[in-house]
Amino acid sequence: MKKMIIKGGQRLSGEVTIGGAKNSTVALIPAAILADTPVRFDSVPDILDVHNLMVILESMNVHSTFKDGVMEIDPTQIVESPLPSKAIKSLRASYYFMGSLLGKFNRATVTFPGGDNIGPRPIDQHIKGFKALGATVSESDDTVYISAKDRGLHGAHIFLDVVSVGATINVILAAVKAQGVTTIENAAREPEIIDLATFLNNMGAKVRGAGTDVIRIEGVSELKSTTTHTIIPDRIEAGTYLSLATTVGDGITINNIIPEHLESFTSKMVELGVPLEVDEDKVFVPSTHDLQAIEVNTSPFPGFATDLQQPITPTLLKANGQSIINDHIYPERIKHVLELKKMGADIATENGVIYVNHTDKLVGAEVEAGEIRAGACLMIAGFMAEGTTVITEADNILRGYDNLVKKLTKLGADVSIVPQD
Ligand SMILES: CC(=O)N[C@H]1[C@@H](OP(=O)(O)OP(=O)(O)OC[C@H]2O[C@@H](n3ccc(=O)[nH]c3=O)[C@H](O)[C@@H]2O)O[C@H](CO)[C@@H](O)[C@@H]1O
Ligand SMILES: C=C(OP(=O)(O)O)C(=O)O
Repeated sequence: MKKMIIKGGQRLSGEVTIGGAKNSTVALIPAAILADTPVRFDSVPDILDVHNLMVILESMNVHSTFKDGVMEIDPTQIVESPLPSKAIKSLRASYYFMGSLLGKFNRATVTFPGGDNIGPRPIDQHIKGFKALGATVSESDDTVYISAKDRGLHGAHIFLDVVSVGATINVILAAVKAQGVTTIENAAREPEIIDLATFLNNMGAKVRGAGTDVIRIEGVSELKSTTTHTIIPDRIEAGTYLSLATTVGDGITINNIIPEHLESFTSKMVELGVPLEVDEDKVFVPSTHDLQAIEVNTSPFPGFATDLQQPITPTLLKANGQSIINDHIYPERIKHVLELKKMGADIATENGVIYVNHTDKLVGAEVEAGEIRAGACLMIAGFMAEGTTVITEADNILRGYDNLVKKLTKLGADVSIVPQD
């Protein structure tokens, strides 16, 4: 494990460029094994999740290289083999190998995934989807066994009981080469799902309706890549830098964004009173003052993302009055609250609601990044605070923030990552 050391109190300025979306990348890499040719991605973020996915690929004799944002994956010599449980447990998205291995071999054996500790994260809807496609599913010893070896996978009509990014993607991965037509109703509409469909369709898949709540997949027998797939920008990383810029920025430009993906977030920033200057693919955040308290309710896309609930919290500490956050997707996602209190924040939770009061001053402290976005929130608080903040368990942050120290240092931050004793 590593820890992050921040010397707070400096004002930051300049430009930062957003990397490829973590939540696209972690679906695209497992999807690559469905291809009958090598595949190539660019704008791949340099994050721990990517390195762990490469370890999982290698265990199946799928060689990959990653340099300067370009990743090449050759799945043509893939063999079925047990997946390394340490790497599987290191991230949530390892569950996409359930769908992609099922689509490839009509069989998948995958240990339950890890990922952020943000409250219960069932996968019943994924399993419901696999079963509807004709697979049998059993669980024992922390492992899920999925098989359609006898009769293969066939198209099906699947209504998801909850809007789930993971279940939507897993069903697409399993159905893309199945016999016949699959329809997913009440599908998640996140931009990362469109990105995955674009990648698959460019290889010959027939996935229609991604980005709406009804997705139709007509199975095809082969998938051949002929182009490089450029991964969409990470809207969560962008939102995190927006909050950083609002709290400690003296003028920061955030490049490589898709404004439409950030609308639920930027509209809240405008409500707070941040005079954002949004351009075609960038946003400028001037030095801001006189913010007003707001209410934030998380919901599936295009609603306010749960992954930005914690990163926006430091901005709410600057606002006049009491802001309220309701995380309807993960009501137990409150790991940042106690840690922020250690830094002097006036913040509390009651019955799953987070109350954020105006706080004049934060002070540096030793705090723990219980999960990725709690860590991002504490990092911003560390820059706002007087003195030094030490964030332990910082690997959780590095799971999903591309070239973090380099980007922050370029903005003028005093930050380093060192081994944790
Ligand atoms: C790798 C990735 O893309 N991770 C994102 C993905 O996680 P993930 O795909 O795991 O999240 P889901 O969209 O599946 O979860 C949404 C809600 O549905 C519930 N649920 C989900 C599946 C299921 O079978 N049964 C069930 O009840 C969950 O507990 C949660 O309350 O979407 C989350 C919600 O936007 C984000 O916070 C994560 O960053
Ligand atoms: C919850 C998150 O990630 P994961 O689903 O990969 O744990 C996140 O990115 O905020």
